[in-house]
Amino acid sequence: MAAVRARDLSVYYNGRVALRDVTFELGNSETLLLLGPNGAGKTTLLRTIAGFHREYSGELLVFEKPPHEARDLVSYVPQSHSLNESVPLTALEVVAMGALYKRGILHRKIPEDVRKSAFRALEFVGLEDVADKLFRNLSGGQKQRVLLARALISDPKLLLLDEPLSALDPSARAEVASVLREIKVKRSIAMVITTHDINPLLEIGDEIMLINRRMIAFGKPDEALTDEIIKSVYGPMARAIKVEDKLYCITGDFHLHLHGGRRR
Ligand SMILES: Nc1ncnc2c1ncn2[C@@H]1O[C@H](COP(=O)(O)OP(=O)(O)OP(=O)(O)O)[C@@H](O)[C@H]1O
Repeated sequence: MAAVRARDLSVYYNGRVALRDVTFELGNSETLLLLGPNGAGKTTLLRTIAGFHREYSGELLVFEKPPHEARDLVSYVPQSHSLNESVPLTALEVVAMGALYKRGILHRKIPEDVRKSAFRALEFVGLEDVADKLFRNLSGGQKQRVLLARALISDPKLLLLDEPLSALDPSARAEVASVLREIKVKRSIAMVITTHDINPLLEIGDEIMLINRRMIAFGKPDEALTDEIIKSVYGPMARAIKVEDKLYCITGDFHLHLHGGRRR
């Protein structure tokens, strides 16, 4: 069963098309890296798959159901987290919220089973030591890992991540990318990840999609990141260069670096 299946999908805001011609299928343990310039429609596509935005035409199925009926199987981590940091929540409490929201209740005291699951989720992202620290006092990389733990606690089959590496310094990016690799290897769930910085994520990308208000390309990295395609999205100065067995994509504002010879 495919995690996501889209055919001739177009997405609208108030009747105006924001994204069109999206056709792809994502297997249930595959990772899709979603690329495109600012305003291309990446967040729009992610929120539509999550079932939050329902103004679309064409076919869109998540585990063979309309997205809003598959929400229990999906966790979505938005680009900038919406936690109110003036509320003094610990890292463990933030993770526990992921389970309590799904149960539709917010307890004053966290039930013991949820506390244990939250701790295990924090262990998974390597942050059990900060379980009792205040979320707002954590570093940017730690916060992002806590949010990944919160997304994982409900045992989703599809994880949707909007720019999980943005606004992080290079070492924090590497930490978060390493957790994403762990998720891929150990959880074998489907993931859709939007990113401006593809370098740290290339290893886990089974499929690449380039969009710019419409789908430009979808396929294995070697197929989707060609010189012609990169130029059509990022302009004539952008290039894909192959040096020995490695592909480099230069897009002006950032570089894509693809390790060759690692495909299945
Ligand atoms: N709530 C909304 N109402 C109307 N138009 C919107 C809304 N959200 C996004 N759009 C429009 O849809 C288009 C795609 O926006 P979207 O945020 O999905 O792009 P993006 O690729 O995620 O951009 P960025 O990389 O800057 O985050 C843009 O033209 C944007 O202005």
